[in-house]
Amino acid sequence: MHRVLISDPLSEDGIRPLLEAEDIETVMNPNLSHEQLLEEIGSAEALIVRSQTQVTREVIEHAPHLKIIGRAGVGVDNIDLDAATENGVIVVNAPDGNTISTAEHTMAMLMSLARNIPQAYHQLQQKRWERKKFVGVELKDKVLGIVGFGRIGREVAQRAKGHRMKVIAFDPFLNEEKAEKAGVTHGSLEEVLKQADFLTVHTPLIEKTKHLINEEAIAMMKTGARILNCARGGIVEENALYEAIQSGKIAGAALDVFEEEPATEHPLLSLSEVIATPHLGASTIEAQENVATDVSFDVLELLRGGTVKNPVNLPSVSSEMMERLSPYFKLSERLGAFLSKVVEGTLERVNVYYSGDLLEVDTMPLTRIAVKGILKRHIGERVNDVNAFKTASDKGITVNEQKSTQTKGFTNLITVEIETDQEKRSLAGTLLNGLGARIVQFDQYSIDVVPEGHLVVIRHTDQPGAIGRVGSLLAEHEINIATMQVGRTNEGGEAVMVLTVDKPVEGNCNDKLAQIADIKKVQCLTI
Ligand SMILES: NC(=O)C1=CN([C@@H]2O[C@H](COP(=O)(O)OP(=O)(O)OC[C@H]3O[C@@H](n4cnc5c(N)ncnc54)[C@H](O)[C@@H]3O)[C@@H](O)[C@H]2O)C=CC1
Ligand SMILES: O=C(O)CCC(=O)C(=O)O
Repeated sequence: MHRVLISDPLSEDGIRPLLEAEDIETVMNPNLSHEQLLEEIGSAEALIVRSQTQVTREVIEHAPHLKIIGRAGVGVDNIDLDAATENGVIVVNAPDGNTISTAEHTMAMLMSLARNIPQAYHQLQQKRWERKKFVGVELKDKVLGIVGFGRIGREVAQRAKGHRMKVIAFDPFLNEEKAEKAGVTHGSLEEVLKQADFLTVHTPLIEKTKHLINEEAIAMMKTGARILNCARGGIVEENALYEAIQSGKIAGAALDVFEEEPATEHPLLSLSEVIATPHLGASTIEAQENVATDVSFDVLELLRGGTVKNPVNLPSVSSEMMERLSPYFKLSERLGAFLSKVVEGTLERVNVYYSGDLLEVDTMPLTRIAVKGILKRHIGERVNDVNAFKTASDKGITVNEQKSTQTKGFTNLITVEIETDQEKRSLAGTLLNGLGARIVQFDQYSIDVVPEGHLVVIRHTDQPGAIGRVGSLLAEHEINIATMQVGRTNEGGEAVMVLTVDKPVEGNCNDKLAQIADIKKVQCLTI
């Protein structure tokens, strides 16, 4: 039974896949204190949050069984991603489910700001019929400056164009051609700031965007311009905005988000030019159901050994690519596991070569899995797909991936090579059509071994009788040989035997094998 902890309010319809799963115990508790969260997380394999729960390093380090953190929404700034990655915890989000709701909320804020709707309503509630005080501005022909032209920024642009606004956008990934296709003008940040009558930000909150709209940026804007932030508190510097409104440089602001939330006492809320909502961008029935469903499916998939759709701390792989790569997952891990168990010395470098059909695909996920297979010998289950590269780099191991045209006659070939301070060893495997995975090369020896189960790897001198003596000794210990492969460089020279056996070769038997004449080294492994 997998335990899933949900520590923020989530749509019950959205998490139905979890609630109905027989192998999942779902604990919903949106009112946990920090101490309670530290306690509850101890037995959870998955944690699902919205934006309230702060998933800090402390929380992650209190969660020895945690495999996945699901963010039912877009922004992951409430999750310590480094700590998650270091601890091998995958973080997933729901990037698409609340796009429309947030874009619609931005438009609602834009129109309310232009027409002073919240302020006028507030006066009416006070029984004041004020008309002169609330003269607004039209949106038509005004310039909307968009900073961050991602999912939400684009949706906002479409809607603003419906109001016949002129849209100018800045995003590091936007160019003239893409802007033209979207029907907007492409500008630098400075151009956007200078031209905007309304400026709206739709970037994530990251180091580069923290206080992006600061005193200096605001100084470039038109006097009387208005600013909206429905993305993250901190993208617009709050003190600078306060001063700019006080001085009359900025005519008004619409804020859905604040640097510190909840923000009921914020000085900006005392200004009549500021309208605000308590982080409601994604708060619609539809968005909440969408994001909860999306993370629930990813959590279920991962806990059941599958792959996730929206990883944040792993590069995402398209489903088409995943289909091409997934048959090689086991082979990559087992090549790594096999080699790590026979190599001697301190690991320094891992090289993975791909050829044949694998020349055309992004093989990085396979390299990551091979590295995981190698490191598991020393680190155990703490290493996984998420932290394999980071763990290798922390341990000073260089990982290198290369494409090679040398197929050695196979339609696909993966060669894992390990360099230590003492030796360099390699193992190559392939997927044979209809027959599954095979190890086809071990160092310089050609072999044909199914990479699974209990294996005995024997280095010996190619002499008559060596194979027979090994077979007899194993029989004496009631160990049945399933397959045996022998490779040699030349007659009478260095040779290798790889046996698959029905039970592990241990202790006494292992010692006796090593004492057989012409046998140089015996290594027993299970993969
Ligand atoms: N108020 C609310 O309830 C919600 C807020 N959000 C927030 O909205 C923001 C945007 O969300 P999406 O559009 O879904 O994300 P997205 O990832 O689709 O788009 C973000 C865009 O920002 C751009 N960007 C990054 N750094 C930039 C910079 N320095 N200058 C200009 N552009 C930059 C990226 O290239 C990307 O195109 C996120 O911060 C998210 O947390 C999202 C949903 C709900
Ligand atoms: O309602 C929420 O959970 C906040 C949504 C949000 O800010 C996001 O998805 O980034």
